[in-house]
Amino acid sequence: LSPSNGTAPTPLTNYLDTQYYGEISIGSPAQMFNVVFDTGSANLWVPSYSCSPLYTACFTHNRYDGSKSRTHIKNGTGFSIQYASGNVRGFLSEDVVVVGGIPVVQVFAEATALPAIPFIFAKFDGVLGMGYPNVAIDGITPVFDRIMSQHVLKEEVFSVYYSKDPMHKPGGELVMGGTDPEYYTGTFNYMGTSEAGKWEVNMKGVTVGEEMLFCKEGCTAVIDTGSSYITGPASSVSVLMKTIGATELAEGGYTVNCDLVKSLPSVTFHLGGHEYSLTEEDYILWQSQFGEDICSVTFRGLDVPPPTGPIWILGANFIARYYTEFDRRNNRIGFATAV
Ligand SMILES: COCCCC[C@@](O)(c1ccccc1-c1ccccc1)[C@@H]1CCCN(C(=O)[C@H]2C[C@@H](N)[C@@H](O)C2)C1
Repeated sequence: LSPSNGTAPTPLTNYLDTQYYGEISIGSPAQMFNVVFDTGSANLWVPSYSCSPLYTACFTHNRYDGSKSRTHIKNGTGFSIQYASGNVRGFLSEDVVVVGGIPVVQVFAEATALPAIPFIFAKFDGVLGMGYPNVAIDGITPVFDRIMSQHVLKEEVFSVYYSKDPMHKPGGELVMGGTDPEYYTGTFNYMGTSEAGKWEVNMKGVTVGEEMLFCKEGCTAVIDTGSSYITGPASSVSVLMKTIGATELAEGGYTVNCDLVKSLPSVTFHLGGHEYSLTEEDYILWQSQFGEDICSVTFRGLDVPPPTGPIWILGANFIARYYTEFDRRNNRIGFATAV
Protein backbone atom coordinates (compact mmCIF):
# COMPACT_ATOMS: atom_id res chain seq x y z
CA LEU A 1 0.00 0.00 0.00
CA SER A 2 1.83 3.11 -1.11
CA PRO A 3 0.99 6.24 -3.06
CA SER A 4 2.47 4.57 -6.15
CA ASN A 5 -0.41 2.08 -6.57
CA GLY A 6 -3.08 4.73 -6.11
CA THR A 7 -3.74 4.06 -2.45
CA ALA A 8 -2.30 6.12 0.40
CA PRO A 9 -2.33 4.64 3.93
CA THR A 10 -2.03 6.68 7.14
CA PRO A 11 -1.44 4.67 10.34
CA LEU A 12 -3.64 5.81 13.25
CA THR A 13 -3.00 5.85 16.98
CA ASN A 14 -5.65 4.41 19.32
CA TYR A 15 -5.92 6.17 22.66
CA LEU A 16 -8.03 4.11 25.08
CA ASP A 17 -10.39 3.03 22.24
CA THR A 18 -11.94 6.50 22.45
CA GLN A 19 -9.60 8.72 20.41
CA TYR A 20 -8.17 7.69 17.02
CA TYR A 21 -5.86 10.06 15.15
CA GLY A 22 -3.12 10.15 12.54
CA GLU A 23 -0.23 12.41 11.54
CA ILE A 24 -0.27 15.04 8.77
CA SER A 25 2.16 17.83 7.98
CA ILE A 26 1.49 21.48 7.14
CA GLY A 27 4.02 23.92 5.69
CA SER A 28 7.58 23.87 4.35
CA PRO A 29 9.58 22.77 6.20
CA ALA A 30 6.95 20.31 7.50
CA GLN A 31 5.22 21.12 10.77
CA MET A 32 3.68 17.84 12.12
CA PHE A 33 0.18 17.56 13.60
CA ASN A 34 -1.98 14.74 14.93
CA VAL A 35 -5.55 15.02 13.64
CA VAL A 36 -8.82 13.12 13.97
CA PHE A 37 -10.06 12.13 10.48
CA ASP A 38 -13.69 13.08 11.01
CA THR A 39 -16.50 12.08 8.60
CA GLY A 40 -18.87 14.23 10.67
CA SER A 41 -17.26 17.51 9.61
CA ALA A 42 -15.49 18.86 6.53
CA ASN A 43 -12.91 21.44 7.67
CA LEU A 44 -9.27 21.17 8.68
CA TRP A 45 -8.09 23.14 11.71
CA VAL A 46 -5.03 22.97 13.94
CA PRO A 47 -4.00 25.14 16.93
CA SER A 48 -2.36 28.44 15.95
CA TYR A 49 0.97 29.86 17.07
CA SER A 50 -0.95 33.10 17.70
CA CYS A 51 -3.36 31.38 20.10
CA SER A 52 -3.76 33.56 23.20
CA PRO A 53 -2.02 32.23 26.34
CA LEU A 54 -5.49 32.27 27.93
CA TYR A 55 -6.20 29.02 26.08
CA THR A 56 -4.26 26.30 27.90
CA ALA A 57 -5.38 23.69 25.36
CA CYS A 58 -3.33 25.50 22.69
CA PHE A 59 -0.14 25.18 24.71
CA THR A 60 -0.44 21.49 25.35
CA HIS A 61 -0.64 20.82 21.60
CA ASN A 62 1.40 21.43 18.45
CA ARG A 63 0.74 24.88 16.99
CA TYR A 64 1.10 26.03 13.36
CA ASP A 65 3.46 28.97 12.77
CA GLY A 66 2.88 30.53 9.32
CA SER A 67 5.94 32.74 9.64
CA LYS A 68 8.12 29.61 9.70
CA SER A 69 6.72 28.21 6.44
CA ARG A 70 7.96 29.42 3.06
CA THR A 71 4.79 28.10 1.38
CA HIS A 72 2.41 29.91 3.79
CA ILE A 73 -0.24 32.07 2.05
CA LYS A 74 -1.94 34.67 4.31
CA ASN A 75 -5.74 34.79 4.35
CA GLY A 76 -6.96 36.05 7.75
CA THR A 77 -10.73 35.52 7.23
CA GLY A 78 -12.46 34.74 10.55
CA PHE A 79 -13.49 31.14 11.20
CA SER A 80 -15.71 29.38 13.72
CA ILE A 81 -16.86 25.74 13.80
CA GLN A 82 -19.53 24.39 16.15
CA TYR A 83 -19.25 20.93 17.75
CA ALA A 84 -21.56 19.25 20.25
CA SER A 85 -18.91 20.22 22.83
CA GLY A 86 -18.74 23.92 21.96
CA ASN A 87 -17.02 25.90 19.21
CA VAL A 88 -13.50 26.46 17.95
CA ARG A 89 -12.65 29.95 16.61
CA GLY A 90 -9.72 31.29 14.61
CA PHE A 91 -8.74 32.53 11.16
CA LEU A 92 -8.03 31.04 7.74
CA SER A 93 -4.59 30.38 6.26
CA GLU A 94 -3.37 28.46 3.23
CA ASP A 95 -0.35 26.16 2.97
CA VAL A 96 0.84 22.78 1.68
CA VAL A 97 -0.82 19.97 3.63
CA VAL A 98 0.54 16.41 3.25
CA VAL A 99 -1.82 13.49 4.06
CA GLY A 100 -0.68 9.90 3.44
CA GLY A 101 2.23 11.24 1.39
CA ILE A 102 -0.04 13.27 -0.92
CA PRO A 103 0.55 17.07 -0.90
CA VAL A 104 -2.30 19.54 -1.48
CA VAL A 105 -2.44 23.33 -1.25
CA GLN A 106 -5.16 23.67 1.36
CA VAL A 107 -7.19 26.44 3.03
CA PHE A 108 -7.44 25.53 6.71
CA ALA A 109 -8.15 27.28 10.01
CA GLU A 110 -5.61 28.27 12.65
CA ALA A 111 -7.45 27.94 15.97
CA THR A 112 -6.84 30.88 18.32
CA ALA A 113 -9.66 30.07 20.75
CA LEU A 114 -9.65 26.43 21.79
CA PRO A 115 -11.97 25.63 24.75
CA ALA A 116 -10.15 23.81 27.54
CA ILE A 117 -13.12 21.44 27.83
CA PRO A 118 -12.81 19.11 26.02
CA PHE A 119 -9.52 19.89 24.25
CA ILE A 120 -7.22 19.56 27.27
CA PHE A 121 -8.25 15.87 27.12
CA ALA A 122 -7.41 15.59 23.42
CA LYS A 123 -4.35 13.52 22.55
CA PHE A 124 -4.57 15.00 19.05
CA ASP A 125 -3.94 18.57 17.94
CA GLY A 126 -6.73 19.21 15.45
CA VAL A 127 -9.45 17.84 13.19
CA LEU A 128 -9.34 16.96 9.49
CA GLY A 129 -12.91 16.80 8.23
CA MET A 130 -13.60 13.96 5.77
CA GLY A 131 -17.19 15.07 5.16
CA TYR A 132 -18.73 16.32 1.91
CA PRO A 133 -18.00 19.87 0.62
CA ASN A 134 -21.56 21.08 1.35
CA VAL A 135 -20.89 20.47 5.06
CA ALA A 136 -17.74 22.63 4.98
CA ILE A 137 -17.82 25.97 6.80
CA ASP A 138 -17.23 29.03 4.50
CA GLY A 139 -17.49 26.78 1.42
CA ILE A 140 -13.83 25.77 1.79
CA THR A 141 -12.93 22.81 -0.45
CA PRO A 142 -12.14 19.87 1.88
CA VAL A 143 -8.77 18.07 1.84
CA PHE A 144 -10.13 14.84 0.30
CA ASP A 145 -11.80 16.76 -2.52
CA ARG A 146 -8.48 18.45 -3.31
CA ILE A 147 -6.80 15.05 -3.34
CA MET A 148 -9.50 13.54 -5.62
CA SER A 149 -9.06 16.39 -8.12
CA GLN A 150 -5.38 15.40 -8.50
CA HIS A 151 -6.51 12.01 -9.96
CA VAL A 152 -3.79 10.15 -8.07
CA LEU A 153 -6.17 7.78 -6.26
CA LYS A 154 -7.08 4.38 -7.74
CA GLU A 155 -10.65 4.81 -6.48
CA GLU A 156 -12.46 7.89 -5.14
CA VAL A 157 -12.98 6.22 -1.76
CA PHE A 158 -11.37 6.17 1.68
CA SER A 159 -11.54 3.42 4.30
CA VAL A 160 -11.15 3.37 8.06
CA TYR A 161 -9.88 0.65 10.39
CA TYR A 162 -10.06 1.30 14.16
CA SER A 163 -8.37 -1.36 16.31
CA LYS A 164 -10.10 -2.54 19.47
CA ASP A 165 -6.93 -3.33 21.32
CA PRO A 166 -4.78 -0.45 22.59
CA MET A 167 -1.71 -2.69 22.36
CA HIS A 168 -2.33 -3.45 18.66
CA LYS A 169 0.07 -1.60 16.39
CA PRO A 170 -1.02 0.44 14.51
CA GLY A 171 -4.07 1.54 16.46
CA GLY A 172 -5.89 1.92 13.17
CA GLU A 173 -5.48 2.91 9.54
CA LEU A 174 -6.98 5.39 7.09
CA VAL A 175 -6.56 4.34 3.45
CA MET A 176 -7.29 6.93 0.76
CA GLY A 177 -7.96 5.37 -2.65
CA GLY A 178 -9.06 1.91 -1.55
CA THR A 179 -9.30 -0.59 1.32
CA ASP A 180 -6.71 -2.63 3.23
CA PRO A 181 -7.54 -6.39 3.09
CA GLU A 182 -5.25 -6.92 6.07
CA TYR A 183 -7.91 -5.45 8.34
CA TYR A 184 -11.18 -7.09 7.20
CA THR A 185 -12.56 -10.49 6.22
CA GLY A 186 -15.39 -11.42 3.87
CA THR A 187 -17.08 -9.09 1.42
CA PHE A 188 -18.43 -5.57 1.75
CA ASN A 189 -22.15 -4.87 2.07
CA TYR A 190 -22.95 -1.47 0.57
CA MET A 191 -25.77 0.99 1.17
CA GLY A 192 -26.43 4.37 -0.48
CA THR A 193 -26.06 7.51 1.62
CA SER A 194 -29.51 8.76 2.58
CA GLU A 195 -29.07 12.49 2.00
CA ALA A 196 -26.86 13.86 -0.75
CA GLY A 197 -23.69 15.13 0.77
CA LYS A 198 -23.68 13.46 4.17
CA TRP A 199 -22.12 10.25 5.46
CA GLU A 200 -25.44 8.94 6.74
CA VAL A 201 -27.75 6.04 5.81
CA ASN A 202 -31.34 5.00 6.45
CA MET A 203 -31.61 2.63 9.39
CA LYS A 204 -34.56 0.21 9.57
CA GLY A 205 -34.46 -0.49 13.30
CA VAL A 206 -32.42 -1.22 16.42
CA THR A 207 -32.85 -4.63 18.06
CA VAL A 208 -31.80 -5.48 21.62
CA GLY A 209 -31.40 -9.22 22.04
CA GLU A 210 -34.23 -10.54 19.84
CA GLU A 211 -36.62 -7.59 20.22
CA MET A 212 -36.72 -4.52 17.94
CA LEU A 213 -37.10 -1.73 20.46
CA PHE A 214 -36.08 1.46 18.65
CA CYS A 215 -36.24 3.22 15.27
CA LYS A 216 -39.14 0.90 14.31
CA GLU A 217 -40.46 3.29 11.63
CA GLY A 218 -36.94 3.83 10.33
CA CYS A 219 -34.53 6.62 11.18
CA THR A 220 -31.18 8.08 10.14
CA ALA A 221 -27.79 6.65 11.12
CA VAL A 222 -24.68 8.84 10.78
CA ILE A 223 -21.43 6.89 10.30
CA ASP A 224 -19.05 9.16 12.19
CA THR A 225 -15.32 8.42 12.47
CA GLY A 226 -14.97 11.48 14.72
CA SER A 227 -17.27 10.19 17.46
CA SER A 228 -15.96 7.93 20.20
CA TYR A 229 -19.28 6.31 20.99
CA ILE A 230 -22.68 5.38 19.64
CA THR A 231 -25.29 8.03 20.36
CA GLY A 232 -29.03 7.71 20.02
CA PRO A 233 -32.07 9.75 21.00
CA ALA A 234 -31.86 10.30 24.78
CA SER A 235 -35.22 8.59 25.43
CA SER A 236 -34.21 5.48 23.43
CA VAL A 237 -30.77 5.25 25.04
CA SER A 238 -32.22 5.56 28.54
CA VAL A 239 -34.63 2.68 27.78
CA LEU A 240 -31.70 0.71 26.34
CA MET A 241 -29.63 1.36 29.47
CA LYS A 242 -32.50 0.25 31.73
CA THR A 243 -32.87 -2.90 29.64
CA ILE A 244 -29.22 -3.84 30.18
CA GLY A 245 -29.27 -2.75 33.83
CA ALA A 246 -26.85 0.15 33.42
CA THR A 247 -26.78 3.07 35.83
CA GLU A 248 -26.31 6.66 34.72
CA LEU A 249 -23.28 8.67 35.91
CA ALA A 250 -23.26 12.42 36.48
CA GLU A 251 -21.76 13.49 33.15
CA GLY A 252 -24.16 11.41 31.07
CA GLY A 253 -22.11 8.22 30.95
CA TYR A 254 -23.39 4.78 31.97
CA THR A 255 -21.77 1.89 33.82
CA VAL A 256 -22.77 -1.72 34.43
CA ASN A 257 -21.69 -4.18 37.09
CA CYS A 258 -18.66 -5.91 35.56
CA ASP A 259 -19.90 -9.29 36.86
CA LEU A 260 -23.00 -9.00 34.66
CA VAL A 261 -21.16 -8.07 31.43
CA LYS A 262 -21.09 -11.66 30.16
CA SER A 263 -24.91 -11.87 30.14
CA LEU A 264 -25.56 -8.59 28.31
CA PRO A 265 -27.65 -8.77 25.10
CA SER A 266 -26.30 -7.88 21.67
CA VAL A 267 -27.50 -4.60 20.10
CA THR A 268 -28.21 -4.92 16.37
CA PHE A 269 -28.43 -2.10 13.81
CA HIS A 270 -30.44 -2.89 10.68
CA LEU A 271 -28.73 -1.11 7.81
CA GLY A 272 -29.03 -1.63 4.06
CA GLY A 273 -30.75 -5.03 4.32
CA HIS A 274 -28.11 -6.42 6.67
CA GLU A 275 -27.85 -6.71 10.44
CA TYR A 276 -24.81 -5.29 12.26
CA SER A 277 -24.61 -6.63 15.80
CA LEU A 278 -22.49 -5.37 18.64
CA THR A 279 -21.89 -7.73 21.56
CA GLU A 280 -20.93 -6.66 25.05
CA GLU A 281 -17.29 -6.94 23.97
CA ASP A 282 -17.95 -4.19 21.43
CA TYR A 283 -19.91 -1.81 23.60
CA ILE A 284 -18.44 -2.24 27.09
CA LEU A 285 -15.21 -0.35 27.89
CA TRP A 286 -13.53 -2.33 30.67
CA GLN A 287 -11.20 0.02 32.61
CA SER A 288 -9.44 -0.43 35.94
CA GLN A 289 -9.37 2.74 37.95
CA PHE A 290 -7.56 2.84 41.31
CA GLY A 291 -7.43 -0.94 41.33
CA GLU A 292 -11.14 -1.52 40.76
CA ASP A 293 -12.83 -2.47 37.46
CA ILE A 294 -15.20 0.03 35.90
CA CYS A 295 -17.35 -1.25 33.03
CA SER A 296 -18.62 1.77 31.14
CA VAL A 297 -21.14 1.46 28.32
CA THR A 298 -20.10 3.20 25.09
CA PHE A 299 -23.58 4.50 24.28
CA ARG A 300 -24.62 8.08 24.93
CA GLY A 301 -27.96 9.88 24.71
CA LEU A 302 -27.90 12.82 22.32
CA ASP A 303 -30.97 14.63 21.02
CA VAL A 304 -30.31 16.25 17.65
CA PRO A 305 -33.19 18.62 16.84
CA PRO A 306 -35.27 18.11 13.66
CA PRO A 307 -34.95 18.29 10.69
CA THR A 308 -31.50 16.66 11.12
CA GLY A 309 -32.61 14.54 14.09
CA PRO A 310 -33.69 12.26 15.53
CA ILE A 311 -30.55 10.36 14.57
CA TRP A 312 -28.28 7.59 15.75
CA ILE A 313 -24.54 8.28 15.45
CA LEU A 314 -22.42 5.15 14.91
CA GLY A 315 -18.91 6.07 16.05
CA ALA A 316 -15.56 4.43 16.82
CA ASN A 317 -16.92 1.42 18.74
CA PHE A 318 -19.09 0.49 15.72
CA ILE A 319 -16.29 1.09 13.18
CA ALA A 320 -13.88 -0.99 15.30
CA ARG A 321 -16.19 -3.98 14.67
CA TYR A 322 -17.16 -3.11 11.06
CA TYR A 323 -14.37 -1.95 8.72
CA THR A 324 -15.90 0.96 6.81
CA GLU A 325 -15.42 2.16 3.21
CA PHE A 326 -16.65 5.66 2.37
CA ASP A 327 -17.28 5.83 -1.39
CA ARG A 328 -17.49 9.35 -2.86
CA ARG A 329 -17.71 8.03 -6.45
CA ASN A 330 -20.95 6.13 -5.80
CA ASN A 331 -22.17 8.02 -2.69
CA ARG A 332 -22.37 4.82 -0.67
CA ILE A 333 -20.91 3.29 2.49
CA GLY A 334 -19.62 -0.28 2.71
CA PHE A 335 -19.13 -2.45 5.80
CA ALA A 336 -17.03 -5.62 6.17
CA THR A 337 -16.17 -7.54 9.33
CA ALA A 338 -13.03 -6.03 10.84
CA VAL A 339 -10.30 -8.44 11.97
C1 LIG B 1 -12.55 8.65 17.10
O1 LIG B 1 -11.85 9.74 17.72
C2 LIG B 1 -12.80 10.61 18.27
C3 LIG B 1 -12.11 11.91 18.74
C4 LIG B 1 -12.72 12.34 20.04
C5 LIG B 1 -14.02 13.12 19.81
C6 LIG B 1 -14.49 13.75 21.13
O2 LIG B 1 -14.87 12.64 21.96
C7 LIG B 1 -13.38 14.55 21.81
C8 LIG B 1 -12.85 14.01 22.97
C9 LIG B 1 -11.83 14.69 23.66
C10 LIG B 1 -11.36 15.93 23.21
C11 LIG B 1 -11.90 16.47 22.04
C12 LIG B 1 -12.90 15.81 21.32
C13 LIG B 1 -13.36 16.47 20.10
C14 LIG B 1 -14.19 17.60 20.19
C15 LIG B 1 -14.60 18.26 19.01
C16 LIG B 1 -14.13 17.83 17.76
C17 LIG B 1 -13.30 16.69 17.69
C18 LIG B 1 -12.89 16.03 18.85
C19 LIG B 1 -15.75 14.64 20.98
C20 LIG B 1 -16.27 15.11 22.34
C21 LIG B 1 -17.50 16.03 22.13
C22 LIG B 1 -18.59 15.31 21.32
N1 LIG B 1 -17.97 14.87 20.09
C23 LIG B 1 -18.26 15.48 18.88
O3 LIG B 1 -19.09 16.36 18.75
C24 LIG B 1 -17.47 15.05 17.66
C25 LIG B 1 -18.38 14.40 16.60
C26 LIG B 1 -17.44 14.40 15.41
N2 LIG B 1 -18.17 14.31 14.16
C27 LIG B 1 -16.65 15.71 15.51
O4 LIG B 1 -17.10 16.62 14.53
C28 LIG B 1 -16.88 16.23 16.90
C29 LIG B 1 -16.87 13.87 20.29
